[in-house]
Amino acid sequence: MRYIELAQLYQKLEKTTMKLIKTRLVADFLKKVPEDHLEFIPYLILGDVFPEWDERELGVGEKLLIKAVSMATGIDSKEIENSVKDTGDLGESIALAVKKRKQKSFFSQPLTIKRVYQTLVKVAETTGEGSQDKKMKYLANLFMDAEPIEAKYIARTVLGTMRTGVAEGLLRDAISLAFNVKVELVERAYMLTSDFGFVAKIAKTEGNDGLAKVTIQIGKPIKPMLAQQAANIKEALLEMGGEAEFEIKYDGARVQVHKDGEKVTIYSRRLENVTRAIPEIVEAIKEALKPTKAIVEGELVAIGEDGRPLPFQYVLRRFRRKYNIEEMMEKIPLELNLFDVLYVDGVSLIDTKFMERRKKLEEIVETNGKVKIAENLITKNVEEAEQFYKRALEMGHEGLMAKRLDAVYEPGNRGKKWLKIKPTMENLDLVIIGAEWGEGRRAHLLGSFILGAYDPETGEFLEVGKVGSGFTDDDLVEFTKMLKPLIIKEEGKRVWIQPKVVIEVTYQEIQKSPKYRSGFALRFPRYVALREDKGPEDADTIERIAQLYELQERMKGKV
Ligand SMILES: Nc1ncnc2c1ncn2[C@@H]1O[C@H](COP(=O)(O)OP(=O)(O)OP(=O)(O)O)[C@@H](O)[C@H]1O
Repeated sequence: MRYIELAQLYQKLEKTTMKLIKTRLVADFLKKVPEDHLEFIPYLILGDVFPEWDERELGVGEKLLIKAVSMATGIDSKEIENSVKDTGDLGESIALAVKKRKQKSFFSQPLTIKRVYQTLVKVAETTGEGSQDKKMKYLANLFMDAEPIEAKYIARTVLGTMRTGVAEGLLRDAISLAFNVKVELVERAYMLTSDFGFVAKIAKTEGNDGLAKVTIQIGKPIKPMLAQQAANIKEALLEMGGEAEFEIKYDGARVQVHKDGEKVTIYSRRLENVTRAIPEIVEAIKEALKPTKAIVEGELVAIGEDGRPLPFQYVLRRFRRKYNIEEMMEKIPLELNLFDVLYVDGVSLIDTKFMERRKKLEEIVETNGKVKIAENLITKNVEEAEQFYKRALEMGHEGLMAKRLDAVYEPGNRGKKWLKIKPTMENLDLVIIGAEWGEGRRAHLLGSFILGAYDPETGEFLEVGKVGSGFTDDDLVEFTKMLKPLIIKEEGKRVWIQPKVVIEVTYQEIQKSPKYRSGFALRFPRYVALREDKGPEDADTIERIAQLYELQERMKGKV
């Protein structure tokens, strides 16, 4: 299948904001795609090459991409760079360069989707010495045969800047529409495998029956079950039906561990493969997990010199580290507190009740210095649970989790079977959708940021306020560097930014607001941390803000 057909799809998607039309366009395209393309096409449609949990990365920045285009077209890199000022977008500039191409290969072949995909895979798999040069040549080869419109979208795929507004929800609906299968089954299969390629293929070849049979697989991360916040212990117990398991809520980073014989893979909260960054935990897991094959979940916590937990950002520093990992292991020791088990030796435990999963967890784990099991208390008694809560806070933890004893595991769902109890209102994780340039000595820096909450229905990010406080000068330098390449449009001091970066903010209160389309506004938001562990679609949703508003009103009633 020709790549130009995919490029035309991207173009049509860009031209409409209507979710239904986009869904129909993607569905019609999926129908035409040959079966052997289905494993990777969904990722290309999303503007990626690999699923988020795949370790491979293209490792190509703007400079290298421009060099590749220059090599393919004979146009000077500087000229391409400079033309961005006129076009406002590197993808457009590259299309222009290809249009003006001075050399066209005599043997030029039209691009196929497969060739583009396979070349991008080669680019990602080329590492080590001399790899930059090889990557450039692979890409130049594509640009030599590309039509301008193809070049534009190859460039955007390489840079990860596709702006077609196709998110997970839309892709799910499109798969359902294309292959006439139930949307709930597509959703379920995706939540269990996090692999749209696999799901699309099953949908086409085996229909509803095939989708219904999909189960978890070692090596494919499962979307994590999430929690809502309860106002207090009493409310949590009531919601759980009078009895619950309370567990310490550790303040670290959630991980999902897949053990397959000697191979251990660890995924972060957003299902990125972080195995390499934490080798001591991999070893400790091998010792601690008795079954040959298992999938377990837990919270990875950094421990300070005094033995108390450090804030979760320390764990994220460990995840980011690529070199001198040994040194980091000493500086930031980690401890894994396991709290769930989803799979043991060929058997999925997703549909097993929580109390039985917990028993199983205790059976299969032999704790050691680095791998522990979350401390728990099963009770019907409010005072007893409150004592536990107090102790958890004194020990420096975030609070407690309450879990319904008879609840099955609900991948990707933020329901009421798990509730968190903590002393403060939940911070919000929101996406930066715009910004304003600073003033005076900070005129060259972005100074305040417009925050958006996610609307999974439309894939949009709706404004809920603007944050300018809580940033150090260094933070602003970093954010300006990070956000500048994501600027879509500027108007005076105001800039519009591609929704990619998630930050955590505190606030004094959530207010109802007719001013914003979201219906809510944050009073005095303040920056807390960059949430590198979350992608835009993991950000808090409008619905969640509405729930927190209700919770806030209930908490007010209690004081
Ligand atoms: N014992 C525990 N059981 C379950 N989750 C725990 C536990 N201890 C710590 N956690 C963490 O608490 C989170 C549950 O809260 P929530 O569902 O809101 O997740 P989140 O969106 O990652 O939010 P948060 O900002 O609280 O980490 C889990 O994702 C996990 O990282």
